[in-house]
Amino acid sequence: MMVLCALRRQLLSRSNCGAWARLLQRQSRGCVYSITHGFNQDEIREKLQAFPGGSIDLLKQESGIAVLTINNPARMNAFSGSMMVDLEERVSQLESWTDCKGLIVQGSSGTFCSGSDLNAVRAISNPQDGMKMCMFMQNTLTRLLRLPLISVALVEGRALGGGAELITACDFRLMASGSEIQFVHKHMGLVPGWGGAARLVRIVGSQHALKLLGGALKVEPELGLQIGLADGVLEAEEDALPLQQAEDWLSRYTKGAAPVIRAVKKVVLSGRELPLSDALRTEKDVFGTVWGGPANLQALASKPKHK
Ligand SMILES: CCC(=O)SCCNC(=O)CCNC(=O)[C@H](O)C(C)(C)COP(=O)(O)OP(=O)(O)OC[C@H]1O[C@@H](n2cnc3c(N)ncnc32)[C@H](O)[C@@H]1OP(=O)(O)O
Repeated sequence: MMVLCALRRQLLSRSNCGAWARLLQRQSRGCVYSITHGFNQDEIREKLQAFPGGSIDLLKQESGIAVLTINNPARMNAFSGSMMVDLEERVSQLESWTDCKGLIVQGSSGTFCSGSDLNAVRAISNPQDGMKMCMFMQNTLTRLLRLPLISVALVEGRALGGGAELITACDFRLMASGSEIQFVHKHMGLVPGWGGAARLVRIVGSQHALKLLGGALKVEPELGLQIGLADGVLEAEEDALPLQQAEDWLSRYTKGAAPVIRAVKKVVLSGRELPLSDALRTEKDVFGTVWGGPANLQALASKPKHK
């Protein structure tokens, strides 16, 4: 708190209101690291941009469902530096899209993501740059997970390393038949650094997480379902592509008015992340945004029977 006050004084004394506004905005967006942690987002963005290749594409559909595609097929959708920057920008766009209810995260060309681009990793293998990249990706993936919408990772082919970490930043995971998730970090002399370990423990529990990370185990759909890493398995169908199947699966959670769906995510998120008293207060505040709202009044007028 003292550090924050000192920083506030420093920024205001320099009449640097722009920087202060950006800091506040970043904190309110739910970033883990800010200037107070010695994290300079603009500096690392510039560094990452020096490793180009591929893209992260966002499709915003009228239905309120967005599709985010990891697109670097020549490298099995590995994350180049510029794709990390792209992802941060796409998350910002999703934060601004207030009618969005759902998000599907997929890889292009039938595979999910092979983790960090090893060429970029080799070039920034010094500890300082590694830490900066790690903080940048933790911030982005934390913001992705905290989006007030319901997200699902559609895993086709392979999700390796950072690709496996990315799927833990979605609310749900669907595995296509024949797909594999593998935290290969141990084989690379690493542990997850994009927040994947912390999130994995919350999804599957510490026993399963220890096995998956300690053994760098391959998770196929059956094991995924068994340990709760996968929420569903998509069987190959002649008349429905995996993306369509994922949209159909997600629709049971995203059907209804956007403010209500977004409120659902907010109360679950606060229940998961906040101490009970804070979560209860947040729940009260979120409740206040839907009570007496259009969807609530419409439901009351229709005299529903929940059979
Ligand atoms: C955050 C920590 C991390 O994410 S560390 C990175 C962890 N990921 C890895 O180590 C993945 C290494 N790659 C592999 O194991 C294989 O390439 C996998 C993904 C299984 C695919 O095998 P396979 O189907 O035989 O294809 P392939 O090896 O011929 O690959 C096709 C081209 O893609 C490339 N590629 C693949 N993964 C990456 C990567 N992570 N970074 C950079 N390039 C990658 C391959 O090098 C290959 O390229 P090229 O055709 O030889 O030019």
